[in-house]
Amino acid sequence: AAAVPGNPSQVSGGGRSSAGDPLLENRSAGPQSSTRCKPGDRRRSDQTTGELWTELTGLVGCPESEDGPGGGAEGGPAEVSLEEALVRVAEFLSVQLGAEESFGNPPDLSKPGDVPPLLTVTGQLLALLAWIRSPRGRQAVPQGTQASSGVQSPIPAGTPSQDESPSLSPRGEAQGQQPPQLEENQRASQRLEQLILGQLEELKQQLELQEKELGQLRLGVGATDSEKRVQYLTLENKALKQSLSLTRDLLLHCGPGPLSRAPQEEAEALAELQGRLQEAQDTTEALRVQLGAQEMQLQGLRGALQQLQQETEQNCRRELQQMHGQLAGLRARMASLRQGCGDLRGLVSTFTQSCQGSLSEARGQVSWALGALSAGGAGTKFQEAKQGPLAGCPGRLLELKGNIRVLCRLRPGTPSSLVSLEPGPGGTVTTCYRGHQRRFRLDWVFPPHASQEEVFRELESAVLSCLGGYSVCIFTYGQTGTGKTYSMEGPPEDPGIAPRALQSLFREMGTGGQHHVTLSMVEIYNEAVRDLLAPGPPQRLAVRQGPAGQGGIQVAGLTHWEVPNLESLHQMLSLGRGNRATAATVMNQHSSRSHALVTLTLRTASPLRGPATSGTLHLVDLAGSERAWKAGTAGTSWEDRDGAQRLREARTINRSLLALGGVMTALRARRPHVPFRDSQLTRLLQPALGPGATAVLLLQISTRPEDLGETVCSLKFAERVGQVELGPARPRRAPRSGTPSSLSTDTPLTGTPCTPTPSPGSPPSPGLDSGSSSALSPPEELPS
Ligand SMILES: Nc1ncnc2c1ncn2[C@@H]1O[C@H](COP(=O)(O)OP(=O)(O)OP(=O)(O)O)[C@@H](O)[C@H]1O
Repeated sequence: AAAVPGNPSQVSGGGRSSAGDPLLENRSAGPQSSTRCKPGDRRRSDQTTGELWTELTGLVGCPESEDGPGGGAEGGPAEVSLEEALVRVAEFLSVQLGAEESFGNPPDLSKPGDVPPLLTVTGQLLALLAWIRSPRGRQAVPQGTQASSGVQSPIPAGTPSQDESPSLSPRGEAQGQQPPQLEENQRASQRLEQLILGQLEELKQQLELQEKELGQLRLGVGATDSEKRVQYLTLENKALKQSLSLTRDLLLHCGPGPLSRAPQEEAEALAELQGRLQEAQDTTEALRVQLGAQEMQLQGLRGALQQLQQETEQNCRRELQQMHGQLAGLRARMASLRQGCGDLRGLVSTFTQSCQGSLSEARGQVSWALGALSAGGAGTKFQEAKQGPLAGCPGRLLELKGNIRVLCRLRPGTPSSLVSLEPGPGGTVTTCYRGHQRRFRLDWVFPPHASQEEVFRELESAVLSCLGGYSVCIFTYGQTGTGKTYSMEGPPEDPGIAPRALQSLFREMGTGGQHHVTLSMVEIYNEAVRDLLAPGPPQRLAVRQGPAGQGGIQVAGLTHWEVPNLESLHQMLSLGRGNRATAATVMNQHSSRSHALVTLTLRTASPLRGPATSGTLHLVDLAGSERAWKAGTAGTSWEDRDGAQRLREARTINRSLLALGGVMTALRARRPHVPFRDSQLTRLLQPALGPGATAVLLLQISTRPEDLGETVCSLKFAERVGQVELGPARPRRAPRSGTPSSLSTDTPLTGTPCTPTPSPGSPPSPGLDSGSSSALSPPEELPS
């Protein structure tokens, strides 16, 4: 139970109660117990701190007497030994410590920083007492304390010897008990020595621990923990230093003389330890500074890393955007290259076709010149020379004008400020629809007051080119009620394109040469192809692709009428027109509910004008595009059969016109696939819109404000058509034999062979089997 200075955990056992301390107990039982200030005053455990303090202060000036307790001068202070005084002080401190603990929270002795200084001092006192009772202590203390007068004035180091100073204990008792006392002192001395050695060992261990801690700090243990640890070690070092300082002071104070060698060594060791501690503290401080610097460096590195990450991220994003932009640019470039490639292909194709056409024409002219020469006679030559190029002229003119042309005719009516125009060739129509102004340029714009003759004059050259073997298609397109039929057919008193064209053709044919004219007329009603000139009621005909290698399409059972003269032709047209499906709608009292196609095949043979040619003229009167509600069909219930019929018609008409728009778009874009098969109309028009053909679109528009939407749509369609290129127009030679051409210039459409010419005024015989080749005579073979 010996207290260990500097180790509060060990001191605490003795500090809490002195009852268990053998040294204190020995004090009352041993010979020293007789040297009391108050003899026989045995210590009671229930003594208070106040009583102990009073008792302790009573020792002041109490001299040590050889007569034992109470043997001092009467009235004067009693004598007391240093040992006794120290015992009292230790007792007082112990009780004081206990009192403090009972008032407050007991200190956590596992934490060196929490060890109260009182406890440390108590431990130091107990250690001193143990040393005093040791043989060396007993040798030293009497010598050191003899000159002292009690505890009041401690004896400094190097005080006079034992003989010169009064002894703290009776000499007789000390001499009488010398042998056992000496032995006991030696043991105590050894214990004290071991004690101090243990303390030193412990200090060393603590120092090693600190060094380990410092090592860990050097290895970069967390900054916060390290700081705490440093603080803790600093406090512990301070406590240890205080403890050692106290011990050294006591030892130096109480144990001077020749036997003070051990304390000196201890002091040296202590100094050394202090030096080490100082060194460790310096190292710790240096490490702390280093740690701070490293932390700052780390912080800086973190900031730099973050900045680097942000920069990298931004760079990546920027590069990605650039890549996207480049990719988009490349895509656009690729698309434009593709388009350019398509344009080039088209140009090459156009050039090739143009060359072929020119070559063919040159051959014809050479052939004609040779024929003229062989016929002999200057007068004849002159006459034929005058007639020769007739058929070629309109064709050449047509080629110069372009193989697809768009003309626009405005229906007469109330003028509107929303539609304005610049009439004439290359004229424009400007619309203002829903706040957007748009200008459409067309090949020719006819004002509302333009006459039928004016319109036809612009088309006449194209019509006459058929006599030179060209394939020409004239079709009227526009909203319902805008005058398509009026322009194409016209009233008897003011005929339209078709009658004037036929008249012009027959007039031209009448000038000379051999001509063979056949006529066919079909309508497409609700996607059904019907022969308008068939004997008997119109029947639905099948449209199919022609044999491989011949191209084109075929309409099985279609009748082709031979037309001997203009009068017969008019009769036949009138007959076909009468068979056409019309109905009254809100927009038009005689609205055409079908598309009508009139095909005139003109085979010409003249030995003086070159090889025989086979031209075709298609006159197409399209049904009007219409909105269902405008056509008076919207909201029609199914009970109203007529209304339902109009609705169905309107749908199929619009669908087929949409298909025609798709074909035009594909032709304009020079797509490899043109959707001719999307409707019966486009199937039948395929030959008329094929390479080498000539097409003229007559667009009919209304100027009424309520029709403005339809007008803009129609103009957009016309604009698309105007951008289509069909390749250069070229004439076609007549086939040596076979059926007459119909709807197709490259491959004749093999329908029903031509019938005998019906007598003027009489419709085709109902009993005539149009599908039977025996009932119809094949056309005459023309000389090439
Ligand atoms: N330029 C014009 N001069 C005089 N009258 C015209 C003119 N254009 C059209 N009309 C008249 O307008 C009416 C409708 O014309 P038309 O039947 O030709 O139109 P449409 O476009 O063929 O109609 P739908 O598509 O319904 O058949 C007719 O009565 C016609 O006489």
